[in-house]
Amino acid sequence: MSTTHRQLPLIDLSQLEAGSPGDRAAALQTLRQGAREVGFFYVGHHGVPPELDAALLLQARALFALPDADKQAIAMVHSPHFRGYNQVGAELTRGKADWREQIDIGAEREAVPQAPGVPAWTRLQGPNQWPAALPEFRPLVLAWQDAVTDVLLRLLQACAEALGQPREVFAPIYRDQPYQLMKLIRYPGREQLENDQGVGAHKDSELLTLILQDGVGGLQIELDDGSLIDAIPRPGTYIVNIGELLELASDGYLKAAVHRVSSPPPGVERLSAAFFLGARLDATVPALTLPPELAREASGYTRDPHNPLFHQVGQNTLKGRLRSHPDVAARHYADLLAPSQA
Ligand SMILES: O=C(O)CCC(=O)C(=O)O
Ligand SMILES: [Fe+2]
Repeated sequence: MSTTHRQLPLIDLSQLEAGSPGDRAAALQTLRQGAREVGFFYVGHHGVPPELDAALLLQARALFALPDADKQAIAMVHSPHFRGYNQVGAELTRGKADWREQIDIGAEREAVPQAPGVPAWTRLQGPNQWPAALPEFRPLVLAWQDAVTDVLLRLLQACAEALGQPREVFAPIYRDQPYQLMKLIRYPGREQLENDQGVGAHKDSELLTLILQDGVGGLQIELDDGSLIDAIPRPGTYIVNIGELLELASDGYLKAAVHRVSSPPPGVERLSAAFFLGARLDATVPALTLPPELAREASGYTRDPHNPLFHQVGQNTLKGRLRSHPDVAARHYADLLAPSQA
């Protein structure tokens, strides 16, 4: 039976992990239902100190306040690994410009040497671009990335349990080298009559996404009936949502929901940090065998000819990055885009 949702469900991570058996079972049921019917939920009592979140948003504010030349020095177009700064309007969602500026930061790893026959998605791995003027930015961002990776890996184990699987069922596809990507984002205010696309309607491609937002709001989630729920800010919580790889693994039992952000009004800005946890780029997403009572309710994952899903993680990830950043694609992936490729 589906429930009518007017707000996102709240998962208490401490109950989920260390509550009494009854409380644990209740939290797991909320997770199963929230991840299935809405695809988004709040996560409270996650254990990350509020000071770390606040410090991250302060660094984000400092970054966006830098002179334009400093931001352009680390523009994403310089990076074959899709890391760095994008000014307002540079990123596309479903072909339309998003009204946000942002920096993309991934796991800090060495680039993979390229040679004929090495898959193109190996170019996603590599170093980040860091703002020279902000010495505290890098250590703080990497500390926050570690802290929220831990939260998401714990939630992933709980998702496995909610799917009737061993808690470690996903470990082989993320172990040692999960794909990690975060974006620090600033949505400037604007008149919304004509176009309020902060970021356009989309699904996230990875396993799980975690969002830290300030108090402004604007994130909206589409339900199956087409109505929208506002993810109103709830201090002390993160928002977590299911990505396409989990929808794929569960044959559509868990739902990667469509979501968007509307621009704040003129004179207001919104800051957020979105962290995407994926699987190893060289992994293949397993098709899980669900217990019969869950399998009956798995509707199959969404097959969209404009957004084909690949079980091979690197291929799936590169597809999304090329579509969102045509300037990076043209400069660093022209070999893939050339018609003579066929
Ligand atoms: O800023 C937000 O709240 C969400 C951003 C988002 O959905 C994304 O970058 O994929
Ligand atoms: Fe998203």
